[in-house]
Amino acid sequence: MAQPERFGRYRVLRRLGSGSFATVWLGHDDLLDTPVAIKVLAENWAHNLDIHQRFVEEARILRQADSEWLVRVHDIGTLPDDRPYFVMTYADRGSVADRIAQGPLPLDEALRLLTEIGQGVTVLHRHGTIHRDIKPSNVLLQSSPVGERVLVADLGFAKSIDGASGFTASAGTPGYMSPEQSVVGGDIDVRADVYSLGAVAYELVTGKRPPSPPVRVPPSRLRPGVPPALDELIMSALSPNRSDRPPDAATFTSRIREIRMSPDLELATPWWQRYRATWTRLVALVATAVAVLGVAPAASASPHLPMMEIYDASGELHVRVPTPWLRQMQLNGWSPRELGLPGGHEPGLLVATDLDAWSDARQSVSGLFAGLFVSDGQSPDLDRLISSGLCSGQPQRQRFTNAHWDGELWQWVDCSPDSSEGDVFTAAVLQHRGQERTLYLEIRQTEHQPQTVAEILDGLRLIS
Ligand SMILES: Nc1ncnc2c1ncn2[C@@H]1O[C@H](COP(=O)(O)OP(=O)(O)OP(=O)(O)O)[C@@H](O)[C@H]1O
Repeated sequence: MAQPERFGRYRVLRRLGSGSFATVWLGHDDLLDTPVAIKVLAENWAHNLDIHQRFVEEARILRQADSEWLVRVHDIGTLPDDRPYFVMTYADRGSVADRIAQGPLPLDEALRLLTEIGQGVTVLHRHGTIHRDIKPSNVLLQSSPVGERVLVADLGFAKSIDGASGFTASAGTPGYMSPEQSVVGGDIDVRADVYSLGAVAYELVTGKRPPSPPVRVPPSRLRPGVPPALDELIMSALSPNRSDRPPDAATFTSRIREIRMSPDLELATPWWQRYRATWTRLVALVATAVAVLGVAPAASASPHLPMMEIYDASGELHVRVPTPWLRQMQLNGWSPRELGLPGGHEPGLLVATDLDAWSDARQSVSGLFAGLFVSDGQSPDLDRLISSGLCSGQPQRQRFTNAHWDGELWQWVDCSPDSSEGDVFTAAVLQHRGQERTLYLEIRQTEHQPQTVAEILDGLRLIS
């Protein structure tokens, strides 16, 4: 199909892709000055009344459900040749299928995505709708001020719960489709979507689509370290007998949430292991000289970076961070046990210009990690926590005190990978003055900006 200039008042920029029944275009709403995605019924289906109705029904469901976890529909229209189109949120970060194709996902990331997908499907179930085609390519990703958000999309096969039994043509995608969906005329209920959630979970965790039912190989056999509770949940969702599955998306999602918050999770959390790898490679360093950061050499005349306050998933830990570092984030907490400290899952966040680069000591990157732990009033020794071979030379050490925190900073002003120079690595252990909480902080900068470190320290808050 040649690229049209406009659909109604929306200017067409480029084609995003085509599915079985429609083509989706990236457009621009010049009046509201915002990008939009426009889904247009394919010409070859234009005269099929059933498909035509289903297309409009998809737009109606999305409009009525009107949820932050679903693609939102803003407008609907008809082209001069009578084909319908609808205008929806533009998901600028591709789909979960694209994400899986890039390689195995850290477990923490997989569980975050699953929680959000589950929330989207829960909204549909509460709206009285069964999606019937949940799969990674139908889950889109959109940038948001705190990272990204999942948008469940493509309700082309969706059915109202009331009308889902009887003579319904089979619909769905092999691998993700419940056994009952492959029976033409078989009755289905919300547990068909629970099966698909199980299949998506299986793929997110193992990188492999589950085989046809009955699935016999649990995810932990393909990915060691999957917590038993997650294994059990996924296998129960994939039960051929739907009465053995969680009863609906809400139950499935709350179980995923519990697993995500479980203190055992860090044992199987590759993002953290990957992140941790940066400084577990570091060798013990004994610092003798105490220097004052304020007189560190190479103070740069670089322009002041704009800052933005963000907070972790629990809402407790608030940090002001340079906005250019907010390109990628992990806000779901961390495990102090990785540092040999007490505690289970604790508030923590990681932001960086590139998270993969953050976990690779050879790459230059700007970013920040902040993680809380319970300190019983004792501030642990920074020497014990940080062992560094990443940076050559001695760190400058400084006591840090303000109205909220008290502790120690270490800073290496020449901590550059081979390929670059000017990188600065700062670490801190800060005891909260009001609560028995300690913060472990790492800051990596590609150029030395003492002002930025000072502003970050100044903006650290605990909100209980
Ligand atoms: N709101 C959106 N924002 C950005 N891209 C979108 C949006 N909706 C759909 N797309 C993309 O447009 C393409 C076509 O989507 P569509 O929903 O028509 O079909 P599909 O899901 O690829 O296939 P099928 O409907 O046959 O399962 C896909 O690549 C999809 O990722």
